[in-house]
Amino acid sequence: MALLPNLPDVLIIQPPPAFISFESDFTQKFNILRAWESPLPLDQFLTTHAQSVHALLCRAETPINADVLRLLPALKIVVSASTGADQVDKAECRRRGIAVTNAGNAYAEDVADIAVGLFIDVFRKISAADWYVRKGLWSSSGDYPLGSKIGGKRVGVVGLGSIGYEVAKRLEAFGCKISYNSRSERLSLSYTFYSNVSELAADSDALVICCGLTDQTRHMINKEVLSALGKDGVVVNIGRGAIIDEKELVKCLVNGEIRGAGLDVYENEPHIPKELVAMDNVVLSPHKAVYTVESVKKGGEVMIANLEAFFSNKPLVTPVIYG
Ligand SMILES: O=CC(=O)O
Repeated sequence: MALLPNLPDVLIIQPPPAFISFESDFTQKFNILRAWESPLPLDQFLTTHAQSVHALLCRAETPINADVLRLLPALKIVVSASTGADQVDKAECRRRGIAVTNAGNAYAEDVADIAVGLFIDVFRKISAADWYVRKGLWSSSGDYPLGSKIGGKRVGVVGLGSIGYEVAKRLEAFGCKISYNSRSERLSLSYTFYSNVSELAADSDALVICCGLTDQTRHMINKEVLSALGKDGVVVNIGRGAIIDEKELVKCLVNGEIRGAGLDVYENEPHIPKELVAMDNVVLSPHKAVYTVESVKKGGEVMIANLEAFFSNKPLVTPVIYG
């Protein structure tokens, strides 16, 4: 494809999901270098464009690790399409003075809606009831087992950032009692703060994982936390799969040591442990909680705003690292 001379280059390594209308929105403003369309192997493609690429746009599934960064010596900004920018080697970006931006709050309300949906689904057995009806068990097996009331549930929100706060507001309206664990206490809010996630779990009927994946949060929801949550407890995860020790989660579910789980994210996506797929007290979603027609549009606007700010030397809109 002929390069447009007057538009700044923006590199994309993996194709954006088909539902992102990135063609006209992005291509009017930037010259998109599409690594995935090139016949060259990735490292050769990157080497070819090494001197012209100052900006890279990436999605959550594209690791921007030290090997990729090394091939891009002129890189000055990584624009992540996702809220969590854990796919980017931030330490290396800091060292090189490369700015990193994320999607800011673009998806917060929509992902919170799904967290609440998963929460209600597990306690009230909506998906399980759907299976039951579709399998024709209603007429043959009699009454369906009772679910458990939403109002009055003690909810431990893990990570009270913009997503966690939207989850808390929604579940408060259902009559739930909200507590949370976060990097720091939010003194302006009346929710009870727990600095220790096991103590939060011990005082909760459900944990809703809303934090980002960092060295500190990797496998933070481990055997000890799940045991503290107990056999009536539910885990909802819309953060990142690796925040939970998935092997331990599977064991706890198989052994009936927790009640159930609602999961949008997994440790080794798109692979899901077969035990999870077989259990009707587990509700599964394919890492799509953030996406709605509206949030995708908003996310695109945030990415474009960050790129425009970068190319016109203005302050970035949603910086994670200033560069
Ligand atoms: O998982 C999606 C995101 O972080 O936006």
